[in-house]
Amino acid sequence: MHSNDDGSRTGIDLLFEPALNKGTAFTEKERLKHGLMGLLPPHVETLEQQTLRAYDALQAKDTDLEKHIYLRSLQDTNEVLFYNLVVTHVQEMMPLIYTPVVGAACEQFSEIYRHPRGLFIPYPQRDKIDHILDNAINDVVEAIVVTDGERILGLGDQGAGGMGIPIGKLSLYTAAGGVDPRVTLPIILDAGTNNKERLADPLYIGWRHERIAGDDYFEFVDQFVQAVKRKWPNVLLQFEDFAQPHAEPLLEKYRDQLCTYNDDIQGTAAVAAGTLLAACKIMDKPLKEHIISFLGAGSAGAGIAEQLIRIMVDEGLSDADARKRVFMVDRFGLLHDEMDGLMPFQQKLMHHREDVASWSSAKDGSISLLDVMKNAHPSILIGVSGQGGLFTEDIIREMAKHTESPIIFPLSNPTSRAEAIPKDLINWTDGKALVATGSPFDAVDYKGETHFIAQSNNTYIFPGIGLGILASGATRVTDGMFMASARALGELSPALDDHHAPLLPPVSEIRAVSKSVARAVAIQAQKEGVAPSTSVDDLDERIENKYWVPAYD
Ligand SMILES: O=C([O-])CC(=O)C(=O)O
Ligand SMILES: [Mg+2]
Repeated sequence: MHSNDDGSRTGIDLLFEPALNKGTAFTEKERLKHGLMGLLPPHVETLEQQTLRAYDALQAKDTDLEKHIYLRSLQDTNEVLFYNLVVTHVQEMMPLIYTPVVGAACEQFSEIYRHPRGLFIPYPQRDKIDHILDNAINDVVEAIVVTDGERILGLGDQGAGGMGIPIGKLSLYTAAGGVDPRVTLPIILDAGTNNKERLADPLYIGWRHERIAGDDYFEFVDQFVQAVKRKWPNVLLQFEDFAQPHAEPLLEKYRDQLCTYNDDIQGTAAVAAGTLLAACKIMDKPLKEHIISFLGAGSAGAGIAEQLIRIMVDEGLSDADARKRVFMVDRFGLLHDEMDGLMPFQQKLMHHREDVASWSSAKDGSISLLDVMKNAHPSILIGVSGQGGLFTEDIIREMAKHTESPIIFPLSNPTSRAEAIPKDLINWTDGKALVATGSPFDAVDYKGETHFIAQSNNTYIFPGIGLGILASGATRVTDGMFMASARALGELSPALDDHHAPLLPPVSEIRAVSKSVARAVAIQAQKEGVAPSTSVDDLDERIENKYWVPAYD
């Protein structure tokens, strides 16, 4: 390796170190000092000039996937330049590094693979996890996002290709949450895949084996978590895109053991709650007066439902009365107590079959979302089914018959999995619907009025959660911290001042939003005693000091 006496990289090795590389921005002096003479073209450039070139190069790509590949390569070459490009054009870049394009990138991860990033931990190497963690490029790691690739967005099992998600999420920790990229670490726990296409793909980069299951699976995850605790006892560990049967039990098992959360359960819940709180305020109708229906009763749906129930209880309802106002529908229909196979977290949200006995239902006794619309008259409909197109015209028209302003959130990702497209929802409800989606959609013009579509995606929450935790030194992630993040987000809704504005601030303001969320999260962490207490001024200063901006040292 080319290095100085102090061990720091020099020469060509420095140019291949994305965290340190400045490319053409190395000054004459630096070029001399670090052995770079002749390795770079002579003209010394500024970060702004480099960013212009990178932006032009990006525009020359024909497809979004090619743009994604270009951005990922830039990230693996020069992180400061990558982040400067992303934050300069955040609205344009986010869909390329995150949903929806990251979905395609995960599906084709093996085909588009270029450089290693983060850590791959395959099941056969489960006894060497300590050693693998020692190989992480950075000694100091403060935030990890881990997936096992089993439920990538609404795209199902992508095996090791799921690695695209931790990389994308952590890019937003930095681009939105200002977390120094050098303390972040994406990890894939490769427990195999049951995706036949991937297993049959000669280019598949993962462990070619069907998924391990049951105790073996939970032991594998435990070996990983314990190794993480040994190596980085104070790290923030975010679980992402685990399948429903694992997500909830893992969260319950580890939430009191280390600083950890599940973004699909808790982050999704917080962003949905924050968006709904804004909608309720605008309508001047508290959440407790709404009837809420869900399509999708997995961990994300249940996470949102529980969060909304907590809010209704805060507003004065009893827990039992709040639960009566929530209707969870999955592919077998409304969850009720005569259904088999409900998981414990679903049982808490089911209705009594006899309470809905008078409702029309199919021959097999199942109660559809349409039946729920006809009988319960929900004013809120949330889609977390992971399947495109399930909010059909008849369902939506039925909903609109019984409520003045239907609030409809097709939250599944990527775009192809959205339960409905905003344009249809606005049309079918004669322009009455208040719509927010999980992936980005353009505004809809209907009868001369523009309806802005908020992107109610957990990206408004998790970067701020990360920043708030790291800046405050929180050691646990509590439900209260997510509630605080939701309320902080709801307060930032531009629609509070102008009813025609979108429910959430534009993505272009994501950095300021993340700071506000971080502040609320940190204050709540202190209140609950999971972070050392300081004055709010001190906290603000810590958040500012912690906030990394792309610039060369
Ligand atoms: O990644 C996103 O866009 C939101 C999310 O967590 C998911 O859909 O799993
Ligand atoms: Mg997710």
